[in-house]
Amino acid sequence: MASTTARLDLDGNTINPMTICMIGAGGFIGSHLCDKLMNETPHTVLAVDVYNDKIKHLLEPDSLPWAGRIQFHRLNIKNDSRLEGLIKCSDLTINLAAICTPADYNTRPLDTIYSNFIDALPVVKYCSENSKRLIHFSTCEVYGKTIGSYLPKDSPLRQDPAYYILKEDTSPCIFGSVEKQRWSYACAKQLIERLIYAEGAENGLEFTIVRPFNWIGPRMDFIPGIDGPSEGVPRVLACFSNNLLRREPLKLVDGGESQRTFVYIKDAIEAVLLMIENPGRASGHIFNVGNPNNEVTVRQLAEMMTKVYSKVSGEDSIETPTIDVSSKEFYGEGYDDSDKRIPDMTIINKQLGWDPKTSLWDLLESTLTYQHKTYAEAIKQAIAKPVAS
Ligand SMILES: NC(=O)c1ccc[n+]([C@@H]2O[C@H](COP(=O)([O-])OP(=O)(O)OC[C@H]3O[C@@H](n4cnc5c(N)ncnc54)[C@H](O)[C@@H]3O)[C@@H](O)[C@H]2O)c1
Ligand SMILES: O=C(O)[C@H]1O[C@H](OP(=O)(O)OP(=O)(O)OC[C@H]2O[C@@H](n3ccc(=O)[nH]c3=O)[C@H](O)[C@@H]2O)[C@H](O)[C@@H](O)[C@@H]1O
Repeated sequence: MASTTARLDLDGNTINPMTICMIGAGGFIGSHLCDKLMNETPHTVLAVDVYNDKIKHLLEPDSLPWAGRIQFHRLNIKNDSRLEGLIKCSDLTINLAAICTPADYNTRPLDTIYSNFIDALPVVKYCSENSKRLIHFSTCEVYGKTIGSYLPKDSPLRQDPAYYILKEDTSPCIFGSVEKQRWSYACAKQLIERLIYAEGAENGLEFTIVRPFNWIGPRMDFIPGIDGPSEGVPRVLACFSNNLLRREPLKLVDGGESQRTFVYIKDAIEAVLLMIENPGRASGHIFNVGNPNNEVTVRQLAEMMTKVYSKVSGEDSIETPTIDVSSKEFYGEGYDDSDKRIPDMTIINKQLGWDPKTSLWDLLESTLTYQHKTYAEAIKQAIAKPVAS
């Protein structure tokens, strides 16, 4: 519950309660941010989304301790004139709304570009025109591929951090060709970042841009056929969870050689709260938010998730825990991949003193415990049910 003693920012000043217009509040990150704001702060949230399933526990019943501090507004920001009014009556707008599942980037590139660029334009415009602060969610995908990935496979320079560590203010953005529509998302996100940055430079918009590096945890995406479409392809955590729950082999795309650093959602949300409550330190900055210590190949992730799931479910793993699939077979034409993603942490460390805490094993243990509790029974029933003819 929110404490009654004065809360102080990093410079010792009292933090005054604020009203936050959170667009995309019903999604994975939004739901965890709403939890944090309701449980630990006095701020009010105007939660905007087309869905609210992931924040239902915060909205009902009226007797909840934070009743009155969170209001849900079901609206599609593509075409709803109420958006400007909500931004105008807030102190801060946080924009999380986006199509952000890789399976969509090459198969629905137009929707992806509209969602990540065109639909975000009015949000930026209303914030700029009404002198409102904006925290915009971009992505680590704006870095694309590492410089090192273009070096010969046996080049010793590939081991030099200068060729793979991703820094907000110096790393280039390296995307594949236009035919590789995977990059439609990264490119749209990059352009909206540039627009926000330009609004800051030319019109004084007070902004912060967040580049998440694979935040994972409970409530991420959906389990196909249970709380999402049977044919849907979520991000890797939910794909692998689905396979483990159904006792199917985990599918390694193109050998599972790509590398990622995963950060626990609860660690990452701490960083966002610091940005919200320390505008003087966060404004005008672009922040990498990730955990450089949690790097694995996708194959290693699959192996670790298999072990952790066995531990939390009490079930032995299946005989063939993984199988290889080509990216064309799994995602279709136009897929491409980021080879390696390690965030440089200098800026967020200096400005906000933030560091991630949770190891990959620990975060998988709490997340897979949640997945097992939430879905194991529903999956059993779905498997037992005869398919309708
Ligand atoms: N999860 C990550 O690790 C990660 C990594 C990089 C970037 N991001 C970015 O962070 C943001 C949030 O990601 P997430 O993982 O919570 O995704 P999510 O899909 O769970 O949440 C996005 C939410 O936005 C809503 N939304 C989309 N279009 C909308 C519209 N037109 N009107 C109203 N609501 C709309 C969706 O209904 C959804 O609830 C996205 O911008 C994403 O690109 C996330
Ligand atoms: O999370 C992030 O930081 C960003 O990266 C993600 O992109 P990516 O990491 O490629 O997406 P995942 O679906 O999580 O895939 C990770 C890796 O696992 C692989 N994968 C995925 C699913 C699967 O079943 N098997 C498999 O091998 C993918 O090919 C990829 O190499 C998404 O683009 C965004 O949500 C976000 O902006």
